[in-house]
Amino acid sequence: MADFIIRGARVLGGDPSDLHVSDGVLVASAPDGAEVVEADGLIALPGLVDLHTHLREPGREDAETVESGTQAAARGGFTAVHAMANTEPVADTAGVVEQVWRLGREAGHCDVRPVGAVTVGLAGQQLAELGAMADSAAQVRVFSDDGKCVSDAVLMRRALEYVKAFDGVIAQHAQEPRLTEGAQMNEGELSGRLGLAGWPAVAEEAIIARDVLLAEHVGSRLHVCHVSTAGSVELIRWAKAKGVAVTAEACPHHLLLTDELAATYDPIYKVNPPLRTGADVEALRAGLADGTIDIVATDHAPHPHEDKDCEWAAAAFGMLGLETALSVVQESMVDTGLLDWAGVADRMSYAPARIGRVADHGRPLEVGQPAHLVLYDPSVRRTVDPTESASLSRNTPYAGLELPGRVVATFLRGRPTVLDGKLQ
Ligand SMILES: NC(=O)N[C@@H](CC(=O)O)C(=O)O
Ligand SMILES: [Zn+2]
Ligand SMILES: [Zn+2]
Repeated sequence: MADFIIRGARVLGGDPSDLHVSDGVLVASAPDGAEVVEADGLIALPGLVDLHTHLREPGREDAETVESGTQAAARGGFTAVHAMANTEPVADTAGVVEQVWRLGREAGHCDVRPVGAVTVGLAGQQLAELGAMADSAAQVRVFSDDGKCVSDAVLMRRALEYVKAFDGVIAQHAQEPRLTEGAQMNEGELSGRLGLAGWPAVAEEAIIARDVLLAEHVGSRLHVCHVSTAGSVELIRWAKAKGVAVTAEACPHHLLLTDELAATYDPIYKVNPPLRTGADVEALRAGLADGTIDIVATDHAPHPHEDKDCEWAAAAFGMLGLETALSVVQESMVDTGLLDWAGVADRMSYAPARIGRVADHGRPLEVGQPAHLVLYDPSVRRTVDPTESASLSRNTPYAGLELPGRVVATFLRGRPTVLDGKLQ
């Protein structure tokens, strides 16, 4: 395995120093002959960890594969991603999660931790084999019916109880189904004007309120996916103050974009939960800054062009996120003064690894730790070009938009997966 001296990197945005890498680990001094990587002016962060990625394999390899999705992850600075269970077949058995885990190992661009479905076929009727998925080679710790809400309170309670045995967590897609039938965009004055059916904030908040109470009742861990409203932030703040073991994520698009984009009727902006108001964006940013929202997760949701290039109501929900996440976080959180780079390391590496119980990721950049890291240039600006993406899909909402920053290099266990901005 190659050895590296990463010269003059600003670790977590601090003063320039050298990082030495040997045999996949950070060491005090790399052996003679180590390759020098000039990192003048670059920020070094621990390898990013995504708790919410859709890789689409098995079943929708036209939209993304484990290979292409993990290439996009590496290009975004990620060294580990959690692959959501809403594949075809659904990842609701030890067999499917092991298949996804193995594909990730073979691809080798970043570590893949499969998420297991909570219910068989995401149908919300009976619990999937959670224990078998936990005990499998994939060592599943995060369970989610993402794409659908575990809306049955009894099933949700049982799932929360069940995962306690192996320190698992239920990641809830908080969407009250009856309140969101046919929903297309954020419910408000604008949805009325545009004639698009509304997805009210209360449909998210009602499930979060119920679930934090359930998590408290059974003493289990709850994680809330893609929090999108100011009211949800308030509920999570309240639950944490009470000592409930709840964690939460915000997605880059909810930190930057608002529902006003729906006025274009361009389905590139159609996502679940929907883009919300400017006041919601402000509340999410404040919640992420003060730790009420624990992490940023991408909800990278690739869709082929035929599922997006159609009228709004017929289009699929979801947008790409892996390759632009760090830039959007810089724009919305760092350049606004809300979070420093140490805070970014926490929200995008340490905390997601902790929630997902990924033992060898999300570690500080210290001697003896695995060499998972990203070198990032915050000083450049670039216009997002979807054709440059490693993803098989092109549905980025940032196309043509200028964003700050660029991932220069990503190291996975001391091996560059990206160098000079290029996949290795
Ligand atoms: N976020 C989305 O709009 N879509 C996701 C599902 C989900 O995250 O709920 C997808 O799988 O496409
Ligand atoms: Zn979801
Ligand atoms: Zn999702």
